[in-house]
Amino acid sequence: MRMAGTGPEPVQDNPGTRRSLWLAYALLLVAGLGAILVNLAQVLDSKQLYLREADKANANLAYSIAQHAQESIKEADIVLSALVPLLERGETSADTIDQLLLTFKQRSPQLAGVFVYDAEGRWLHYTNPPPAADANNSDRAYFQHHRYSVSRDTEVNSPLRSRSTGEWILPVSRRFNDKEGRFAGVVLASIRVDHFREFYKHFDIGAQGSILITMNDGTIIYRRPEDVGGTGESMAGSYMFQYDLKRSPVGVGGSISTLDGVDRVYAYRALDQFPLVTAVSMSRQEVLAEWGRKAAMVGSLVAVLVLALIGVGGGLVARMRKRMAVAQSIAQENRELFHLANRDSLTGIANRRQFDQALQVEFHRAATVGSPLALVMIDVDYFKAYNDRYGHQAGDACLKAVSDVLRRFKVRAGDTVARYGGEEFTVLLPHTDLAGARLVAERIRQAVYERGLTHSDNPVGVVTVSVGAHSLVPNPDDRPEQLLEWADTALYRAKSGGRNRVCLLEPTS
Ligand SMILES: Nc1nc2c(ncn2[C@@H]2O[C@H](COP(=O)(O)OP(=O)(O)OP(=O)(O)O)[C@@H](O)[C@H]2O)c(=O)[nH]1
Repeated sequence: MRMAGTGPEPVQDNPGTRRSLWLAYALLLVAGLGAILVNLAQVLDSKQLYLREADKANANLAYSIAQHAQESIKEADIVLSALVPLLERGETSADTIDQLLLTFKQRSPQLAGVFVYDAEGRWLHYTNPPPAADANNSDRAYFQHHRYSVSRDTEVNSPLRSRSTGEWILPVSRRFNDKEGRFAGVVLASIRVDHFREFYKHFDIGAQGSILITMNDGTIIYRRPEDVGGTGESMAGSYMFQYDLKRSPVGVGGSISTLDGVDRVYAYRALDQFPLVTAVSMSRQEVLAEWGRKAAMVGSLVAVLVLALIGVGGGLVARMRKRMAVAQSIAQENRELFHLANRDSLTGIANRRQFDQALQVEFHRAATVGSPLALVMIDVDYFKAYNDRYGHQAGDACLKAVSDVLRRFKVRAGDTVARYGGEEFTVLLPHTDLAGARLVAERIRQAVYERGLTHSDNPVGVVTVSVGAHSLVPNPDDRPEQLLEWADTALYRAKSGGRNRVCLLEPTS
């Protein structure tokens, strides 16, 4: 049997509301994470942009200093090309050649000097006086090369200290022959290493950047800055010489310098016509300094936005939760009120008020669909005597026991069991005809009897009930009270018929 009316549904069990809350949390999480990820992607992208820009700037500068070096060597070579035929023909006077050498030197300020050595290395002609009367340059590498190589090509050798001025020079030289084609000596135009220093100082490469020109074996001609890697030192062990140049004569790269330990991005270029390499680099830290500042700024802005999002969103969700909690407690109060208003406080089953409502509803439903509605009325026998003998509290316990019997008496969903008043109970049975009502009534009477509650003033020795029942198919004009009256009359007959029995009123019409 159903206890009539179960009251409002609890809010917390509403899966839709719980889903909305989870959705709100998920949206907050996705929005926050999304903002962070998009920002991260942009920040990383802009880092690559800064590095690419640095590569471009380095490559352009490496190209331009390579051009400069090439032009400087070519200019020296023009001097050599002019001198070699004159020396080989042997028709020009020594004075004229001396004069020519001076003119060449004056016209090309990058030249430290111009020199002619004979087949033994002795100084024949020179723009700068020899360090000693018997000066001899046959020990120089360029001299050795020309003496043993028949090639008449221009030779650029590793930088060395000038014997005439003591400064660092880059030797550019050629061999000349005698009329029989034998080695007759060497012409040398030496380029001042300072020439490169003066040119390179104009470029802005940051505080830790570097500009470099080397021989292709890694011997440094000039490096800016000059704190490490001086002229003549080798950087053959650097990443650029070990790997980059072996792969390609032109390129960009990044590595930690073997000279000063600074992490740099660089561009390099091997010269087309001479065995030289130029390279320009910038410190990675300096290249990325501005990016770092911007990234930190954008990052903090995003952090503030995400925090605001979490703050506002979290606040909204918290308000949602609060509202749900309020709704929940209201629902709880409603349930309690419903309970108070509709439940009998002693037995916990439906009270008279709820029974009356159920009767109205079921009566009209039965009238509408034309189905039978039965009412069973139960009254405890000799209950006054029970109270008198065992006391009022025992009487209450007896009523609870009877209601327990009725409560456990499952008949059908939709039935209503109620305390009608005092020691009187009712059971309303929709869709139940007279035969069904009789069956239920008899079972109830039997169950109470079998419960076996001692009652000395009852002739059978235990608590019993008298039951009156009636069933009808209501007409739309009938009143619910009629069913009550008939059931009550039947109950009266059961009482007057000797109690502990069931009585039904047969339909009068
Ligand atoms: N303990 C207790 N007694 C109640 C309660 N409600 C009604 N009563 C008592 O139930 C008794 C009903 O007595 P009567 O109407 O004379 O009927 P009866 O003694 O049962 O006799 P019959 O019904 O004719 O068998 C009265 O003494 C009421 O005081 C209740 O909630 N608790």
